[in-house]
Amino acid sequence: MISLPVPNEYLGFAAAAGVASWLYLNRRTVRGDYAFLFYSAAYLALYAILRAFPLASATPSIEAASIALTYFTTLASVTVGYRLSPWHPLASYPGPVLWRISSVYLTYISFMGRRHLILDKLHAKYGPFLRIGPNTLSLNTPAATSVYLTMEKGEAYRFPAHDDVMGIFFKPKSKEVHRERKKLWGGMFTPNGLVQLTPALEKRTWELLRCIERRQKANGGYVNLPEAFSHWAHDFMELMKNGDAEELIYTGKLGTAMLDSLGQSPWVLDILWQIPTTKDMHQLVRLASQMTRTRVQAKELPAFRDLISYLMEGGVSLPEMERDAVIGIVGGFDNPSIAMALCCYFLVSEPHHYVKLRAELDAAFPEPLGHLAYNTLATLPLLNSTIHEVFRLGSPFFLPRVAGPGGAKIDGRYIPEGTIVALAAYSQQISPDNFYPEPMNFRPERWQPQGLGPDTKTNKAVLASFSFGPHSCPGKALAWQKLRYCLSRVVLAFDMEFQPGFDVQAFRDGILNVRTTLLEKDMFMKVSRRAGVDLDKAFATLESEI
Ligand code: HEM
Repeated sequence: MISLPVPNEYLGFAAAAGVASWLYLNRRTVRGDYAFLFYSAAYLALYAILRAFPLASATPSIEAASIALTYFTTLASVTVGYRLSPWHPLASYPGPVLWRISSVYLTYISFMGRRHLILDKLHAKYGPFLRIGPNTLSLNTPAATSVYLTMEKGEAYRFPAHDDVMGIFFKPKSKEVHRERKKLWGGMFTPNGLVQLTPALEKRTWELLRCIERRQKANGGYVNLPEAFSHWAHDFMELMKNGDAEELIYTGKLGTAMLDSLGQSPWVLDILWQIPTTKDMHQLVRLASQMTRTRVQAKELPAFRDLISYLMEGGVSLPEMERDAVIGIVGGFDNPSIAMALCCYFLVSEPHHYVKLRAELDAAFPEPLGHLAYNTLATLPLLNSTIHEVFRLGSPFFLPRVAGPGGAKIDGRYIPEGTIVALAAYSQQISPDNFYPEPMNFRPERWQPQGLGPDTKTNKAVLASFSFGPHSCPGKALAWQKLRYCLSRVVLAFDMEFQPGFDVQAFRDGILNVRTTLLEKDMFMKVSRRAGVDLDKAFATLESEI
């Protein structure tokens, strides 16, 4: 017979406490760091009691460990049992067994960057309603876009710090507070606000052309375009001139990736936030704070109204501006630079698209280095279809929301209150039901009225690149403006080809998404001035205007 280090009745009590804890914790949200502290303190208290009043059968540390083990084993068993049981509210939704047990699996898959591909395969196997966590569903149906109109952000968007600072994008205190803040941001994206931003965009884009040539020369005739675009987009940090020795962009991306993946298991993020593992996230937050303070204290104001101008006018406090700046940096600059890189990738992968786009631009702007009118850019069919198609293939976002009181119905299926749901955006954006023919291929013409022939399907309503509803991207108009302008400038000025040996498919396979897009492979290109284009003259004019 095995002799237990602790009498049966104590272990029975520990097991009962495990069941009671499950009853309390089930469907309640508890911060991971608080839970960690609570359990650590409880364990120490138990140990102290056992030292003071020994049970006499083993050492106090073994006795305490046995009681704690019994407690946690019971809690874990009941939790897992319930999650796998037919009584769980999501029991009728299919999905892989491991994923039902713990959200840690989804966290891991998210962090690896191929979540969208894995979910697509799982949807093909299990159908459009897929259980991917104890309490999470992925929905692969056009009707799921409605989730973003009616449901709110949940714990995945909670900022892990212990403060009451409201920041746009993060889980808001209330819908009203979020609406107010979004109104302030909106000022920057009105037609008048956008006009103010154009001189900086144009100047920076000319500098980009120069930067591409300079780097190409310094690098043996090839330039890593995604990096140049990234420095262009973030150039308020002077990266085109000085490079990014401090790896600010990497830090921003890693911070975003951590928020995205750990956000699927917020209790883990709560704990990791307190230890150095998340130093990249902290660094991003520090950088945003530093930049905001410098801007707020600056004696010389910028020549145009920037985000901080609108927030200050709206009476937003300094800590809240600092938090908004995190999103301004990551959302505002990271996404457009990736979109630019992907535009060039797809256009050069099948160069006839590049030729056709240039022909369209030439017809609209006979002087290739002359002024590019934004109104005209907005009407060019191929330019706009190219960007749409890049968004379709290059923005596989996973944006969770939480079903509110009373739950929701999607395609006739009931989603219980409190369930976390997300549209399977990538699957929808490559589904032949929505985009046909050749859903996996870059075919900009599908966005035009004649499409790709009589059988064309282009379901614009499922393109989720900027999301939908109250939390959709407020910067959409600015993003489009940047992309139209920069892409046109680049195509009008340069011929491009990949470095020999560039593996087109491997590059595409290495497009990862963790809310931010990461490129596993570099994309070195040879960029040459187009015949007859006098860039030196344009650069000289630029110098004289500075
Ligand atoms: C290609 C460019 C861009 C893409 C694809 C993009 C995409 C998105 C998406 C999908 C969301 C929703 C995120 C979620 O629900 O988790 C979002 C939110 C947001 N974006 Fe963008 N974005 C772009 C550019 C910009 C720009 C230029 C700005 C501003 C300078 C910006 C600012 C924001 C903000 C503040 C939010 C949070 C909105 C809220 O919480 O209500 N984005 N963006």
